[in-house]
Amino acid sequence: MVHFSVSTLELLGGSSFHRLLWRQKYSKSRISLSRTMRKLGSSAEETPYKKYGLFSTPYGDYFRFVRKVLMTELLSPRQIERSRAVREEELIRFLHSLVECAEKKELVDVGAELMKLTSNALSRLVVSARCSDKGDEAEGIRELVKETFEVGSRMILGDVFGPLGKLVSLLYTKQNRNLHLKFDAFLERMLKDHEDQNKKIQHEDLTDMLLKLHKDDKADVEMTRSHLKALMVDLFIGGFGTTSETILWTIAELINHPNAFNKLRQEIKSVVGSSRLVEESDVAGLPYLQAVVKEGLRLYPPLPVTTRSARQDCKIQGFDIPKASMMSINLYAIMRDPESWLNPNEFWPERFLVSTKLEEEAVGENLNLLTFGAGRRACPGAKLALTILYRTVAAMVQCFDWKVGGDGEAKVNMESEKGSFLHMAHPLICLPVVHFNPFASSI
Ligand code: HEM
Repeated sequence: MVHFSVSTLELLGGSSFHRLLWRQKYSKSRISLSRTMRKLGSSAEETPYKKYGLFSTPYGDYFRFVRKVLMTELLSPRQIERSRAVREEELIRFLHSLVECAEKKELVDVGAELMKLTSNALSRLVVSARCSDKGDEAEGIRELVKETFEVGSRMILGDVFGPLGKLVSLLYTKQNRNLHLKFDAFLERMLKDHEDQNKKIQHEDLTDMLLKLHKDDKADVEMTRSHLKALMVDLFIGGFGTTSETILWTIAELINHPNAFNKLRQEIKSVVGSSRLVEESDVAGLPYLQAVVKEGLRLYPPLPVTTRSARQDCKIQGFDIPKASMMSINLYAIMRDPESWLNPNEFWPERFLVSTKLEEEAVGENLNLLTFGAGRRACPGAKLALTILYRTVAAMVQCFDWKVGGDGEAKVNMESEKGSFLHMAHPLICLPVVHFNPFASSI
């Protein structure tokens, strides 16, 4: 453990720290932790939404209400099922464009294509508009999310490094405010489109659902327009880059491990056959696919660090933690801790095919796999993200071989960028070679 400042602690690794997060969910732990991103929270005061966003809202009535709305409505299994057709269309577009590149022998920036896929799928879910091509209604949102990540990254560093961080944060306050104003203009346009009865939105999307809450006099908490916008921002920020980045790292590891790649392809072939594209409903019968995706999530958590603050004085792992101390929890280190994982830095999906005692204890949830966080502040988008992750990885392996470097035999450089988010340092540029063309008769 490293003590950075009076109010900020960093828990490096902490092999048993994950138990604390889980205990909050499964028992009435006397230790009460809340998540606050103090710098983001304080700069959020200057934004149009103050602190209504879930990321910066402290534990309390509003948090519980919004969390319930997300888990039981907006991101519920029923809603995920209802949006299956949107994901299907976007995956087909993605595969079409890859098949075209393969036929023209054009190199592909895999990360950029994945970002288009996941951001379009999510943007359509939230506002029924695509965002990646010129002329798309939600064009511009991806740039806003990217900028927010860049600014947020510096703000979070600000939290960890105490006074020096305060200086860093100050430098970016103006940029942060401008960013939120740009976001506001976009969200206002989307809300107006949804309220305009003449603009026909085909299916009920998450913005329609939020607007219903806004108009509901009997809702437990009054949802103002600012509350709605804050939640829309959370959905965009939470979902855009995280999902695509995880697929990218997983595919890169598969390219570097041809045995695992071929084993997965073989599993898909034995379950799906050779005449149709893998579907979301196939995933339950593909245990190796599930293990591969979990291994990608373990090694490359896109948000490697999360934060909590102590709601009262407490003791953690023998250390006295004063009330209001900010703690950063290093999910990355926990998931590579040699005390919990055999050969922790190795890509070895088979580890997830062996059930461990810890898994049994957690009733099917792997205690050590913390990519989506844990406890009452765990990621509410995990189920949606996993649905996209499984299907996309499966389709990329079923349909293409991925050639890297001039001779097509090079290994992917797995170096990561320095910063608060786990990005690949070098773009993954590949030549896709068609193995199975799902559009063979329609192209
Ligand atoms: C691979 C994809 C994703 C990863 C790895 C991921 C990871 C995380 C992590 C680590 C947290 C913090 C958890 C904690 O502190 O315990 C979080 C929170 C959150 N995520 Fe995700 N996420 C992903 C996808 C999504 C998606 C698709 C959405 C929504 C569409 C989403 C929305 C959120 C929100 C709103 C929170 C804040 C929850 C709270 O404070 O209570 N995430 N996510």
